[in-house]
Amino acid sequence: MTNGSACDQRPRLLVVANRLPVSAKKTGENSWSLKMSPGGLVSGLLGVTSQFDTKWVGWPGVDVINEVEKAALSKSLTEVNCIPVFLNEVFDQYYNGYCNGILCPILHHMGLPEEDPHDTTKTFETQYDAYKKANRMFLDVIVENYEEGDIVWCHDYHLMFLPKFLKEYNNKIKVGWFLHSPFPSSEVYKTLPSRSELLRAILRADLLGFHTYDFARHFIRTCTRILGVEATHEGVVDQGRVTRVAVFPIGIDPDRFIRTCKLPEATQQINELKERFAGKKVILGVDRLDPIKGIPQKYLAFEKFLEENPNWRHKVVLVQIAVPTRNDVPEYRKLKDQVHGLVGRINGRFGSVSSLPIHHLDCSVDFSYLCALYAIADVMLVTSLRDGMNLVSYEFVACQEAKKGVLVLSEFAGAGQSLGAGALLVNPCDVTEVSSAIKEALIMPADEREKRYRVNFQYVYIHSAKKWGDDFMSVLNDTTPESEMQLRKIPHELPQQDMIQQYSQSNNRLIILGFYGTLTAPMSSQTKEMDLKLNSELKGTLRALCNDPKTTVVVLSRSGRDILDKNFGKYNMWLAAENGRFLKHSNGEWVTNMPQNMNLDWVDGARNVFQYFTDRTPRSFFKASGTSLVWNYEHADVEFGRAQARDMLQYLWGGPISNAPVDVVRGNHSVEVHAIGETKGTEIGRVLGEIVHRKSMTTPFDFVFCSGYFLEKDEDIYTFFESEILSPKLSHEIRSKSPSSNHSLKKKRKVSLNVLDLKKENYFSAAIGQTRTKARYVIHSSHDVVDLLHKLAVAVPTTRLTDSFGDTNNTSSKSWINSVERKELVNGDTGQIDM
Ligand SMILES: O=P(O)(O)OC[C@H]1O[C@H](O[C@H]2O[C@H](CO)[C@@H](O)[C@H](O)[C@H]2O)[C@H](O)[C@@H](O)[C@@H]1O
Ligand SMILES: O=c1ccn([C@@H]2O[C@H](COP(=O)(O)OP(=O)(O)O)[C@@H](O)[C@H]2O)c(=O)[nH]1
Repeated sequence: MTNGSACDQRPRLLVVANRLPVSAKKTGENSWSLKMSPGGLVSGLLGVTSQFDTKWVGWPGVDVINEVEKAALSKSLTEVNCIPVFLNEVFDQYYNGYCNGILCPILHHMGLPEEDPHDTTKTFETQYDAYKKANRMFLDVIVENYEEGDIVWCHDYHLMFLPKFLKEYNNKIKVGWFLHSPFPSSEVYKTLPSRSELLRAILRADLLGFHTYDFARHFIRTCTRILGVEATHEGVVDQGRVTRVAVFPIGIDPDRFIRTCKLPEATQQINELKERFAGKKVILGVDRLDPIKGIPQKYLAFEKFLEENPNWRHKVVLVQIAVPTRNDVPEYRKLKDQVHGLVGRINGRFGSVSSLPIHHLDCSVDFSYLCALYAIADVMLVTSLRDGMNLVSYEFVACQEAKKGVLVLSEFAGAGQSLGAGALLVNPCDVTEVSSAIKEALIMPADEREKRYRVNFQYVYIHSAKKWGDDFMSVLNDTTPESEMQLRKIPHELPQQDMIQQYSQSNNRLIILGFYGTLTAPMSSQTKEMDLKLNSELKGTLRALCNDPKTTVVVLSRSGRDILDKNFGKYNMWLAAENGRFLKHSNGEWVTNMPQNMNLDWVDGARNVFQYFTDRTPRSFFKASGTSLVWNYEHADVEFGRAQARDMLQYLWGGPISNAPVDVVRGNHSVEVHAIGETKGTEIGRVLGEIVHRKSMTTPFDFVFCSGYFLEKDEDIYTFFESEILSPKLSHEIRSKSPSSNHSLKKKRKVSLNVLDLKKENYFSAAIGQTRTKARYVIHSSHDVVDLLHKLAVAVPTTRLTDSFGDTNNTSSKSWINSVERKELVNGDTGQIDM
């Protein structure tokens, strides 16, 4: 925490946490004393790497209103590289309210406290607002102090909005976020109002760190369940953006403890304590007086131990340092009373004039004394009901070189996973188990204590705070360029004005639209069984577009013929079912290009598997069309659906589709099996050829809009159009008369005409809601599609109804034929037939 020199060349790191490593106390007019802040977050961060020029941003532990005082305190803090965020009026609702009254209990599996119906000034909503506001205040201070290239590392649940705010301010800033608390099971997290907004806000970071694999797993599962995003081995993928999620168990600076234990001050304190507790075993507890720490459970277990082991009464003492914390939160105040009650009862039952079994201290102790306590303790008792890591257990191990005492450790603390091999792990809620563990620890033979200590010490020594910080920063460094790459690939939003203008100016337009997720009603209003239904808001718009003689509308869908007939039968448009295997004009008959001898032997067997899984996965459903089967579990429990999808694939590969000519596509929430090679890209050429032929079209399409919510595989449709821009290949044969002044020489001849006259300016492809796409642009949702199609429809109002084949006589067609014929005469080319 020493001040970096002006010419410091190390990269700058802004460490942002609610609490600064030092807390200020006013000592006089404009003068302040600084004292180290309590809590494991601060201890952990103090050990962090020196490879950065680190500045700390956080709350200084006091309210300061007066500007002169603010300036004086800021100046003192600058000397220790700290930058204050004065939270003043928002502090209570932000820190006591939202952070410690709402978020903290949820994260620690303690449930959402009830809202006080009588206090309308402090509701969930007002506290949430204050929370957001406080996060903005942190942002403002960062912005004031930010220098290009700074890395920002945000800490803990107090600052869940900060990654989002930082990225909105400057997307290039590398942002990491670390959670010092546990992350709960999704079932618990789900109860939090505003759960999604908070998740999305932290997902804006480049790297998210957790203490243990379990917390990271809970987080990822919560994101997939609540947000419906994808989980990969790297982390969470939302809209093509990857947020890395990784495990970084925090540690301490062990040397600092080892060193301190050997200093004269501590040695003296150790001797005094030994003398004070001579003839007795000492059990030590060091916790903030926080409901998560399980102090009442600890006392109940100790009471049971004394009850059941009268021979130990007066031979053992429990010293509990209960560091005051969050005194303005009602739950914490209640806890204090409860704990004092228990201490009184137990001391009353088992104490004597000369000896008390429990020494309970409502205060913090100085560092040297803490080390001395750790050093003389025979047993360290940690009974957290839930704890991010619990550094106290590490600190005890670091100070036990001489004594080699026993650590009794809650299995619900993060440390339970790292120090589990050397500690006696307990379920803190099981008073009997803890009481037995106390006894086991007190009577454990020296050689076993020695062995356990070695295991623990080695872990604590290697997994230091420095290693934690270095590991996090090194992954963060690697992560950001990756995320930037992903971001670079995100296409722009569809330029609607340009598109509408091109649309109005063009003479022969082609609109190709997917059905599912494009023209369907928004998900929330779909029934759970979900037969795909055209969004009713689109009906008028679609009719207007389809009836424009200059516009050809095609719905190209994986759906079967019956579904397209049902939804689009009455519009003047083209329907391409099963990805284009079947085609019809809405008022004509279906035709197919499906090979007659196509092998569909696999279909019945696959259908049985699909039925089997549908029956066993509530709210899933499947659709079968001639050449494909799709099982959809988007309305089912996502985790269960995914597990079922994995099983389903095994069944399919092991049975009906082994060696069958099929492709299997795993969608976001679906499994699809279809005849090989059938994608939108492979079929679109044939579909267009057929349409152009049946329309006897004589002018190329000079405007194309292609949009849908397509499977990755089907995005080859966009590639198809891109390659047509580069070198047009799709052509169509028409018969035309050779112009000749000599009437008798006029005869019909075949000419090959390009179907598409595409340039960068008149081709618009847009993926819906998917940012990892081959399309040029993105449209956010199917709502936006409704809006856009409506704008197109009103941009060129139609005046007459035509049939689908009614555009052959327009003037532009004539001019196109003429220009081609002219070219032909010059080149003497009779044209090729491609289709
Ligand atoms: O700042 P306070 O509100 O007074 O609380 C102190 C800290 O408590 C929590 O600490 C956690 O961080 C430790 C280090 O990662 C971890 O070992 C422990 O299990 C956690 O409870 C809180 O998460 C911090 O933000 C507070 O500063
Ligand atoms: O009087 C005390 C007793 C303990 N601690 C420190 O508080 C931290 C507690 O961290 P832990 O991870 O165990 O739990 P937290 O309080 O952060 O939830 C440890 O580093 C202790 O050294 C302190 O600052 N003052």
